This record gives sequence, C-alpha cells and structure tokens, in this order.
Amino acid sequence: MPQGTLFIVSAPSGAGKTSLVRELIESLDGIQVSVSHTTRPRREGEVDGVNYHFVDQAEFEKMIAEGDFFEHARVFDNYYGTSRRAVENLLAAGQDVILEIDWQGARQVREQVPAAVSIFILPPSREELERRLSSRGTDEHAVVASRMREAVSEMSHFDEYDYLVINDDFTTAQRELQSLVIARRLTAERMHERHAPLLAALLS
Ligand SMILES: Nc1ncnc2c1ncn2[C@@H]1O[C@H](COP(=O)(O)OP(=O)(O)OP(=O)(O)O)[C@@H](O)[C@H]1O
Ligand SMILES: Nc1nc2c(ncn2[C@@H]2O[C@H](COP(=O)(O)O)[C@@H](O)[C@H]2O)c(=O)[nH]1
Repeated sequence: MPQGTLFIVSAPSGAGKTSLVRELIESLDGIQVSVSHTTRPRREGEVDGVNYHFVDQAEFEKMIAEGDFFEHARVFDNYYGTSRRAVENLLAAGQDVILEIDWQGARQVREQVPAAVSIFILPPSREELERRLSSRGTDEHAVVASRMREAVSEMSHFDEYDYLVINDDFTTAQRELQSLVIARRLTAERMHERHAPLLAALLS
C-alpha cells in the first residue's frame, strides 16, 4: 500500500482553518485529520476523541517522556501534540493526513518529513480575524485578546510554508485548499506509486 501524504495546515487562531479542513475532508475521499492531544479545557460542544483528546498536564508530560508525540508545542499557555502512532497508521493505510498545528509543530514535522506539504491560512484583515474570534462565541474576551496578540507572531512565520491561502470568501478558500490536495495527488511521483500497473501496461 503506498503511503499517504502529510499536509500541515497552520493559521492564526480564528482564521478559519478548522472550518476549512472540516469541509475538505467531507469533500474528498482518502483524507483524514489527525486528532491532537491537548491540555486545553474543553469548549462547549467539543467531544473528547473527536475534536481533541483532552488530557491533563501529567498525562501529557508522560506521553512526551515516552516519545509518543510526533510533534508537540506550548500554544496559548496550553500543550498540544500529535500522536506519532496515529499518524503513522493512517499514512501506512494510504490515507492523506492533515495536521492542524501551529508553526512550532510545523517546524518539527518538516524536520522529520521533508516531503510534507505545508499550507498557511491567512485572514483577510486583522479586524476580520478579531470579528471571527469574537463571534465564534467559544472564548472569553481575555482569551480573544490574547489570541489576537499572538496572531501577528504566528503569521510572521508564513514564509516557512509551501502555500498561502487567504480565507476571505469561504468557498474560494475551500476550493483553493482542495486544489492543493488534488495537485499533490496528481504529481508524477505519486501517480507512479498508485498506478504502476496502468503505467506498465501503457508502456508495454
Ligand atoms: N471565510 C469566512 N468568512 C466568515 N467567517 C468565517 C470564515 N471562515 C471561518 N469563519 C468563521 O470564523 C470562526 C473561526 O473559525 P475556525 O474555528 O474554523 O478557526 P480556526 O482557525 O480553526 O481557529 P482555532 O485555531 O482557534 O481553532 C468560526 O465561527 C467560523 O465559522
Ligand atoms: N503544535 C501543535 N499545535 C496545535 C495542535 N493542535 C492544535 N494546535 C494549535 O493550537 C492552536 C489553538 O487551538 P484551539 O483549538 O485551542 O483554538 C491552533 O490554532 C493550532 O495552531 C497540535 O497537535 N500541535
């Protein structure tokens, strides 16, 4: 079974990456989003094992010590990490995998998997980013303010990524994100891996 491709999607909090990724995995077969572990308190409506694996700090630190994380980082005073085993299992089953992670995690992943495709999602303006964070209604005012302070720092890493998508009109951004995944699936290298019998027959 040929390996799937690893896609990294980063963005400042509130830019819309979770919404875009959700649409993407509903619109394409063979692609899944990795469910991260976090010490962040669960938001209303979030489900353990679906949105995140919610763990306490002691458990997170135990997982670090046991080498369970593919990457991990401290973001907004909480810990977030990607399970190595879960990602490796999905890739080995031929699934494409999306990691919705911050720039620190993205750096760690690129070091281990240079072929990972990285995409940075930008908001159309700072004002719109703040409006989205506030209108989402999941975070208190102080949390929104601290995420806005961190947004510029997160966005300053945009040039470490392969692709940039501006999430102004949602449908346009969704189409652009989907195009990047499809383009990667059509590379000669990956077509050769997945369609070797066809290519052999065509050339025989
Ligand atoms: N193009 C868009 N136009 C208007 N609103 C949008 C757009 N994209 C997303 N939103 C809205 O913005 C809010 C933030 O989106 P979302 O939760 O997907 O952001 P996020 O980048 O995943 O944030 P976080 O990193 O904090 O999880 C949501 O209420 C979502 O419905
Ligand atoms: N390095 C990692 N960063 C992660 C991971 N999962 C999420 N994140 C980042 O955290 C922020 C905040 O997320 P929220 O759900 O609390 O709003 C998000 O923007 C991601 O960039 C992870 O596994 N590793």
